Amino acid sequence: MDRLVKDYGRIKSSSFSSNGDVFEPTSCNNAKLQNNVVDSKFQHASRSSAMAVGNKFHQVFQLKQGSFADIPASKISEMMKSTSLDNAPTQSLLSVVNDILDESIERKTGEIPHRVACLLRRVVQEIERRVSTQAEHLRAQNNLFKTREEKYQSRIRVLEALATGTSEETEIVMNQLQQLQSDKKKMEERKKVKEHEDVVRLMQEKDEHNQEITFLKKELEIARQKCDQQSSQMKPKEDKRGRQELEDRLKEVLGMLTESRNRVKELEAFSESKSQWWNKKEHIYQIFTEFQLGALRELRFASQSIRQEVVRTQNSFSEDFTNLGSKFIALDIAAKNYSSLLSENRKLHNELQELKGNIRVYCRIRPFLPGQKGKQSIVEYVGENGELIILNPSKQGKEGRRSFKFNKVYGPTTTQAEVYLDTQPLVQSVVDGYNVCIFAYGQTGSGKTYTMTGPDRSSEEDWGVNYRALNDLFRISRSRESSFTYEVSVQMVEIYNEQVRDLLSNDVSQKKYPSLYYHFLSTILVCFDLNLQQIHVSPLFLFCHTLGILSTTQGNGLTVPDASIRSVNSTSDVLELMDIGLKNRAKGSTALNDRSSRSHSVVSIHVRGTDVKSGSSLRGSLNLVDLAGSERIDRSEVTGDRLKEAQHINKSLSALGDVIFALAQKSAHVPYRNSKLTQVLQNSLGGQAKTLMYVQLNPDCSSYSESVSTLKFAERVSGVELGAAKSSKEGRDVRELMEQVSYLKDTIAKKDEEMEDYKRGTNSFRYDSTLHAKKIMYVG
Ligand SMILES: Nc1ncnc2c1ncn2[C@@H]1O[C@H](COP(=O)(O)OP(=O)(O)OP(=O)(O)O)[C@@H](O)[C@H]1O
Repeated sequence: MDRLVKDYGRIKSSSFSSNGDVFEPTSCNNAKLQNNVVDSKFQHASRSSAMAVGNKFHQVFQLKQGSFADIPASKISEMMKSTSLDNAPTQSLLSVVNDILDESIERKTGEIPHRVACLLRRVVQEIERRVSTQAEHLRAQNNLFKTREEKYQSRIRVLEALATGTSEETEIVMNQLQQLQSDKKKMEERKKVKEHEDVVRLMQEKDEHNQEITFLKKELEIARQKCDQQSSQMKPKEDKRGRQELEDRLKEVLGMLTESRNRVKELEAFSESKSQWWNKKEHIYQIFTEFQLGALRELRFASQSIRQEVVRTQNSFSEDFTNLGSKFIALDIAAKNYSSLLSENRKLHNELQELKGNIRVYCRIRPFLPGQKGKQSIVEYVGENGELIILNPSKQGKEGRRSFKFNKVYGPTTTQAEVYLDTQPLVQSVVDGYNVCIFAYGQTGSGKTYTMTGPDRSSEEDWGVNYRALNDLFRISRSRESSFTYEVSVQMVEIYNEQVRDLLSNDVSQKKYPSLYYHFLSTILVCFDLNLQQIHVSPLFLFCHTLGILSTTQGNGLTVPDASIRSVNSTSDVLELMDIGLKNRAKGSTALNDRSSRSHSVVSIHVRGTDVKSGSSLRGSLNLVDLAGSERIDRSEVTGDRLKEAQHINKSLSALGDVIFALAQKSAHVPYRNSKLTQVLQNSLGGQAKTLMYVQLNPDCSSYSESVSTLKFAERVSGVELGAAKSSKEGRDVRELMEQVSYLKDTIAKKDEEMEDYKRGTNSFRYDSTLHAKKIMYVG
């Protein structure tokens, strides 16, 4: 018996490891799984603490000199305390189980005291707990692996996103990829080390388990032999009971062993599956890395092709630059020739205008106004070549027809733009250094202001000649700014009752107009400097004073030098000033038109161009004249001041006709001094100056005689009539004489009637001032 116990003790001690442990303490295993660094430290600490606790545990069992049955109950309960058991090495716990079983076998009766049995159960429970904790740790490890996998997945996503980015992003991807690769390498190394450690540990554990199993088998064998021996020695009754108990215990221990083996197998299977999983991961990473490398290769290729493209573009750019250089040289030569070409062009343009005639008359027929629907028109025919036939509503057939010929006749539907088109070349002459004068002549309400300015608050489409001409001046001067700088000044003056007035004058002490209608007489002098300054124009409603007129133009080209001068640099500035001028223009109502203008409005635009290279300068001026209404005084039914106004208007219009007529006939003497109007305009009438007159016609039958009078005036000043129509002059004179005869006949008949009335005493003689005025008109 003693020998058996000794043998058993020897075998048992030889199966223990150097530190006496089979299983590491639970906390130590846990730490190992979680972190290698912490693991090693903790392992060391826990090992030393386990050793200490194990020694203490064994010290408790020093009492086992006798047996477990002899240990007092207090000692047993101390041993069963959870702190003692928790810290005890697994191998010590197994040896406790063995010792108790040994004692039980040695005791022959097979009985185990109750407290020892309790201790045995506690120890076995502890072993079970440790095995299950191991399983827990393995699960935790699995979770840890999953977390790492997710982390790598997110990195893969980031890398994928970056892979679709630009080259900079590719660089970032490259860096990340390198980082990933190094991470992966580190991880693989760590994994390998870990796997290796795990495998080694598992192998060790397996070996240990196997040794333990072998040992337990041997123990069992010995126990069985002992049992057999004892049973042969024991009485059959006792023997049977003891054997039964022992077999039960044996089964219990065998069950535990089987369970332990199963767990080992499970652990091995889990380790195997983990290893496969890691292999799969590695494979996926390899594929991903290959894909990334492929993308990198493509990027490198693309970058090379872009580099080649850049080199190609650079070459083509340098070629283009060379070509541009040669073109610039050609352009430079062209620019040098430009000014000579420009002056040549100017000369040709002027020659062309001269060929067309320096005095032109365009006739424009106003349409019927909205309230005049259904009225009969006096216009019978408008020819393309400037022919116009009008009908006398009181005469039938050929007698009632009168034909006229002008440079151009515009029908009632002609637009403002179409009218301006024929005027445009003259505006260009102004920029070329010529003087141009454009008139609008006609009876009140025939559309003079409409043609020259446009309707009130007109849109760009309705703009009259004034606005369009100014617009063109700015446009042309801007197009020439590389070779010429232009300064342009614009005047707007009003001639009323043979007095010239400047509305921008600040002299408020001047005498007022005799009529309330003429409080706001205007003269606007507008100057604009294309290069220098912008003028702010404030609307001034001023009573203006009479300005002096120089008989010869000053050096600056102004005939009214006292007028204020302002500068503008855009069409809008000029428009603003002209608006003010139009508002302030003297107006008086008559029976015919309550907007009737009773003064001549003159907008003078002075252009001074300086050659950028030579410094030589040229001057041109454009006078845009909206004449006062030319209606016959008897129709206006005016007397007193209004009659005086009408006489002044007629006188000045007559003087204008005389001047233009004299110019057209190239007379030696041109009677500029006969009116203020012709004095103001003398600079732009005659010599190289070009004159254009818009003859405005009211198509209404009731205005027939005024229309005929207007057309006759226009025909008189028309260069066309003086040239080609000269042969028909005789016939025309005869016609006029016939008209005068019939007019005188009418007058005589009227006189006869008056005389008869006088004789009868039913009527008194009245001096007919209107008739007298009429006579004056016709004689003029
Ligand atoms: N071509 C045209 N198309 C449409 N309406 C026109 C045309 N010509 C003139 N009118 C209209 O006829 C009316 C009289 O025109 P406007 O005031 O221009 O005549 P005027 O000859 O300047 O008169 P006044 O001598 O009294 O100043 C205005 O209402 C104007 O809008």
